[in-house]
Amino acid sequence: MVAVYLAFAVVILWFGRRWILSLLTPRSIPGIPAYPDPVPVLGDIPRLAASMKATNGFIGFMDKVAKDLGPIAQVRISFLNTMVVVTDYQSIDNILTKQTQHCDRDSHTIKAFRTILPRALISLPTNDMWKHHRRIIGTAMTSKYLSLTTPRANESVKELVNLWRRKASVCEGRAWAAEGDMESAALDAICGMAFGHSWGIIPSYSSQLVEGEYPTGINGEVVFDTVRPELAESTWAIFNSLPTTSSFPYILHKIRTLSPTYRRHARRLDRFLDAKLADSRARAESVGAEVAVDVADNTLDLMTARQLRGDDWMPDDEMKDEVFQYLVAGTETSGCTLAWWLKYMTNHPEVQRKLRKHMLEKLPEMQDRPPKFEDLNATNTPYLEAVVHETLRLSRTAGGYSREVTQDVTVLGKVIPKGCTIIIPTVTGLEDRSTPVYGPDPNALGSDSVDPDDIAERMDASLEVLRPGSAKRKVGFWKPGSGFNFDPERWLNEQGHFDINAGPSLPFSAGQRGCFGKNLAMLELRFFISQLNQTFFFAPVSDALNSFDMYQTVTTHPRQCFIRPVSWDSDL
Ligand code: HEM
Repeated sequence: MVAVYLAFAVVILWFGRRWILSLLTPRSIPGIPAYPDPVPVLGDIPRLAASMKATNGFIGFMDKVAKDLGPIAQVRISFLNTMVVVTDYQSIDNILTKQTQHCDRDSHTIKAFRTILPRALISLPTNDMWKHHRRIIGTAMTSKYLSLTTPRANESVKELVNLWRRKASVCEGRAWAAEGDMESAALDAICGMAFGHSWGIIPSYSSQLVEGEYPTGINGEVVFDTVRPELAESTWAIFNSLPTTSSFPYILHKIRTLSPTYRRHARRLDRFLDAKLADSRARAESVGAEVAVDVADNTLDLMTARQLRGDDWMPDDEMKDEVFQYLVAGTETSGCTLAWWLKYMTNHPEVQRKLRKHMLEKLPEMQDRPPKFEDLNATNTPYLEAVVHETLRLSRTAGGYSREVTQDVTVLGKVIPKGCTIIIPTVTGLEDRSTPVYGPDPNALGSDSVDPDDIAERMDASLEVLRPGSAKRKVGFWKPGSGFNFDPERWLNEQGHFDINAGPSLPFSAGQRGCFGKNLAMLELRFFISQLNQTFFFAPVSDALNSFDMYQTVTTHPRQCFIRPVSWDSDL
């Protein structure tokens, strides 16, 4: 019997040898500098793992590859498609906005998100179903609908302000960790926009606060032990089960779903969404489809009203996925960006003062009422816009994104064949690889792996392709060496007007598969930042609580986000 199995295995190996070899040694693209060189087959994997660890994970590693090898580089790792790292701004813009027939959402991202959102935009290739969904929910990102949902964002800001006032009085000048509050406030706001009311996470934290002593952490910070309400807890449990870093997302997720805890959380959310859908449908039926479409002030109401009108039908399961996608795609991203903003403010008192003065001058009404949708934009409040864009640029909430090459495509004069994955690290917004004065870093990736002279030569060769006859670049360059500084002024021209094309930054990606929720995210950021800034001065925190180290989940988080908010007239 053993002999039969052995013979069978030999036959499989013989006929499958090409396939096995292709898994071990992904294809090499001629003319594009490569790391690691030679291709890592199994024996090189520990070396590769060490490089990734040293560079703070996958995106940090891709940043390093770009830094060493220039605006186009390839990474070949056994069992993965050949990855082409592109960090030339003009080419990125071209890939995302013009080469959409050649480059689509990559299959790894689709497989990972499909585990928790089987039929939502983020986990669909650009097919008819994606277009249908996009047409239906796209309306929710228009100014009309965003303006109707603005009161929900304002409610969440107000609740956060109340919570922080109470925490500040408990802390008496000591700091506390704020990212959890920020993400919860973002989730409250996004729930309001997705299905009409917040989950009240922040009010629940407020109600749990009691007068008296709270424990102190090792660096003198106050530690609050508030717990999340059940629905929020279930949402986080599902977020955290997202297998983004696994090579076998489906299997890993299937194993997770076997746990009774996971199933309890999934059932709770499903029951909630069913109930919301039924409420929404009853509301639409009671006023009639036409009126319902017109008065919808959240995405679920909008979808059910359009379904009732009969022009845009979507099955219930797909509607539930789309609404839950708001929570998955919109919470950690917005919360984490706002957490970075808190850090920048804590370290830049001059920016806080300038922003407050700017808002008082441009919108004195804010003293008496919360801002309206049309109050906050690049024309009315340019310095606020600059602070928001600078936060998005520097925080790199999305460390990068990718595209799968579906038809051969030419980038910087090199043909990238079908089947490869293009990786776009957002480091381009910090250190533009196509800046003519940019030079190679001889210490990068370790002297044993890449010869600095070789790097210089390869970079020059890559840039050579860029220069002659290349289309005029539509965005400017950041001043060399300034990319890592927090400096909102870089977005303003001499007249003080906001200039979106001042320099490279693509926090939301671009093109048809760029961030669907960009307008909603911008609304949230403008409303949270302007109102928190008007209410609080974020006083400096001790060095022990002020590290700028980061870690990555789906987004890039600060390891420490501690705040000491005080009122503007405080003498702290
Ligand atoms: C600061 C906040 C946010 C950032 C930095 C951000 C960033 C991104 C990025 C980089 C992508 C990938 C684009 C690509 O692959 O080219 C994306 C996709 C997406 N985002 Fe956001 N996002 C944010 C907030 C939101 C919010 C509030 C929503 C709520 C609806 C949202 C919904 C989505 C969806 C649905 C997709 C997938 C679109 C598609 O595949 O067609 N995002 N986002």
